[in-house]
Amino acid sequence: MTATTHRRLLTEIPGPASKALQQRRAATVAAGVSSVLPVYITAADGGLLTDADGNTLIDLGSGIAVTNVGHGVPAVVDRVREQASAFTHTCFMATPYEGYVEVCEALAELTPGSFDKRSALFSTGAEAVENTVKIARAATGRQAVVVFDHAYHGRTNLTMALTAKSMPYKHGFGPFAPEVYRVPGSYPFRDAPGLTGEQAAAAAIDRIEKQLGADAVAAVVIEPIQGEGGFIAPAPGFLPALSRWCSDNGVVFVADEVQTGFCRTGDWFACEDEGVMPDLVATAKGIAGGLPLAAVTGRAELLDAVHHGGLGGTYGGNPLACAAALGAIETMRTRELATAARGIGETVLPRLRALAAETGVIGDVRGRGAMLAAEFCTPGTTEPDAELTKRVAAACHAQGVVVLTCGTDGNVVRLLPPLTLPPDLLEEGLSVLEQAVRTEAAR
Ligand SMILES: Cc1ncc(COP(=O)(O)O)c(CNCCCC(=O)O)c1O
Repeated sequence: MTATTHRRLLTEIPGPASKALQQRRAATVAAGVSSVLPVYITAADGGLLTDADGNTLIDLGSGIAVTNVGHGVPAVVDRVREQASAFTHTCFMATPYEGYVEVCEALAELTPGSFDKRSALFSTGAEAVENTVKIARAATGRQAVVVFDHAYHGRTNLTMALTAKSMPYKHGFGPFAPEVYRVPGSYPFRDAPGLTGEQAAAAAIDRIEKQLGADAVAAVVIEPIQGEGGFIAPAPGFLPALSRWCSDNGVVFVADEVQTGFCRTGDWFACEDEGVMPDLVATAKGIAGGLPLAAVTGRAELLDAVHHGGLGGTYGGNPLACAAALGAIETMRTRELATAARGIGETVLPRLRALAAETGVIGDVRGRGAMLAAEFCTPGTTEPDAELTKRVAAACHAQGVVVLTCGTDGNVVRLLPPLTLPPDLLEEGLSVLEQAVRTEAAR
């Protein structure tokens, strides 16, 4: 079913059919599973979601940075349909198939670095990040893993240990995996004024060297732009300095590009912005147009240091997901979606900056490409305003615009539109957001 080409509100959001489904959910879905909008989707097309009451919503979340190519893309859907009619699963560890190999070939070509590469495929971002740590430990013989303030890497035991924020991700789920150490990163809006990326990196490196010693460290794991922690782009120079230190000290530099990857930030991968070539890169989300696929790609000598049979999983590189990925990657190439992402940023960032100047309640506007954010603060301060953030997001939802929030302090509205979102829908969604900020800031 194809949605219309504009936002259509037939009922309040959520409408009666969604409310009825919400009641059914309460009797059968674990309360620990949350949803931003209690709206049940029946169709999606391009950047529009159709709910059970026939409302169409503008999707500025892409299912948390997954449907970068948009919804219902023929190159994805047709390949999945064809693959499904051939076979849905054989388990690559039992009897392999070409699609897995093709995805690995594409990853070798597309990820930063011209060195000899290998990949291993999984199903979720957390699995990929977990496996970067396994690979780094196997390759170096070391155990310690260094992560950063505001980091998010997943919800498994090890990735919870890597993740910074306790509630809701870690609270009550310990103990967590050992040998994980956290250091400050680079948060320009909150760091000391004028602190350069190199200085922030030097401070982190000093902490690592003093508290651990470089020769104890297997890997440094970092998001090139921190996602759930608040869409925090580090100061220029931070990532290159960190990467240089890693290569000088035999430490594996792991880029967690689960949220930043696949054209989201205006490059195929966010590390490209400063020419950083990670030893290992974890990818997921945007890779396969909505099908569950994740990967570790990196230096062949690192991945091949793992003993035979040391990497795997039943569904890793599922054939439907691989077919979807090949369709999504084809779409990113033919529609030049990295360029499209930059265009979205060029449209949105000035509007958010003007809104910040007009209302005074947005302390920082930041991001790259189509990974954009507004951090809400008490005017004139860096004091987080999570309540206002919630109200702004709720006001957008009530108007049929899906926006997501994030941030260690819950005070960041993030924009993750599909990179194929038509300009008129972007404009409509942005106008709703602007009006929501004006109205809620005035309350
Ligand atoms: C950088 C980065 N690394 C790893 C992950 C984990 O990816 P999975 O596919 O959710 O396991 C993410 C997932 N981010 C969305 C989390 C949603 C939620 O669970 O509340 C990420 O952003």
